[in-house]
Amino acid sequence: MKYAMNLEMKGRPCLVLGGGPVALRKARTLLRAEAAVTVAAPRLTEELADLAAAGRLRWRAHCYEETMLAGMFLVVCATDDRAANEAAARAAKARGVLVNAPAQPELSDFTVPASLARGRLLLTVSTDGLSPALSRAIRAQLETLYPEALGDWLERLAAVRRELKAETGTARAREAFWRRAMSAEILDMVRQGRSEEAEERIRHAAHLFRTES
Ligand SMILES: C[C@@]1(CC(=O)O)C2=NC(=C\c3[nH]c(c(CCC(=O)O)c3CC(=O)O)Cc3[nH]c(c(CC(=O)O)c3CCC(=O)O)/C=C3\N/C(=C\2)[C@@H](CCC(=O)O)[C@]3(C)CC(=O)O)/[C@H]1CCC(=O)O
Ligand SMILES: NC(=O)c1ccc[n+]([C@@H]2O[C@H](COP(=O)([O-])OP(=O)(O)OC[C@H]3O[C@@H](n4cnc5c(N)ncnc54)[C@H](O)[C@@H]3O)[C@@H](O)[C@H]2O)c1
Repeated sequence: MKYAMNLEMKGRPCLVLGGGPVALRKARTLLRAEAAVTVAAPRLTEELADLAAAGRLRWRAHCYEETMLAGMFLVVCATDDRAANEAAARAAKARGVLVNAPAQPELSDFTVPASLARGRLLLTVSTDGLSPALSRAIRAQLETLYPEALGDWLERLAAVRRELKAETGTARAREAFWRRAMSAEILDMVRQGRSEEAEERIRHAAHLFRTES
């Protein structure tokens, strides 16, 4: 069993080796987390070339060299050259650089889950490497269960939470309030696109909580 973490990646230098579809997938999620991405490969898929042209990532049009690891926080070894992936993973470990090797999990320090972002809500699925296809299928189901509106709902909740935290009660009382307030009914309302109504309900309950405590 792996240990799930949500790492702060903003501005962190990351090296992606390879320019194919797998490198693209890993580069995309790193960019979503605002990492500083360099892709090293003699050739890029069209989507990666577009990201380089738009200045979203840096492209080094060379095969892997050890000097590329200098200053990197992590490296993704996603070339189709197993020996190059292995050499990069070994050199990275010696330097304390984290390794993800999508096609050679035995070289990896971590795996990348399937993921779905709704604003700052991040849903992730992992099968401990046993079936990436299952991770993908569950992620696709989550897409239908949790619509875009969840991102906006999270921001609304965060505002109420900040207010309550600043004004009212003890941590224990707030915990009890939120466990009661976050009902399946409220979540269903949000999923039906009724976020404003759901917020009114939560705010009404918060008002009662304030006057009681
Ligand atoms: C989730 C996702 C995230 C992403 O890549 O961003 C991801 N793989 C995805 C898709 C996918 N990958 C593969 C298929 C073909 C069907 C199949 O094999 O199942 C499909 C499905 C498809 O594309 O349709 C082939 C495959 N994958 C790995 C190997 C090597 C091996 O197993 O030895 C092989 C070759 C096996 C062979 O030789 O046959 C290994 C890994 N792939 C992982 C992640 C990590 C474990 C995740 C977990 O614990 O579940 C891990 C360990 C390493 C890593 O990549 O970090 C992304 C879905 C994104 C999405 O759509 O949401
Ligand atoms: N984890 C997964 O989800 C998954 C899924 C399918 C395939 N794979 C495996 O992952 C690997 C990459 O998959 P892909 O479809 O992106 O491959 P691909 O063949 O489309 O791309 C390989 C890329 O690596 C580059 N490259 C080759 N040697 C290099 C080197 N020494 N330094 C830097 N770049 C180099 C090539 O220019 C090319 O851009 C393959 O071995 C594939 O079998 C993994």
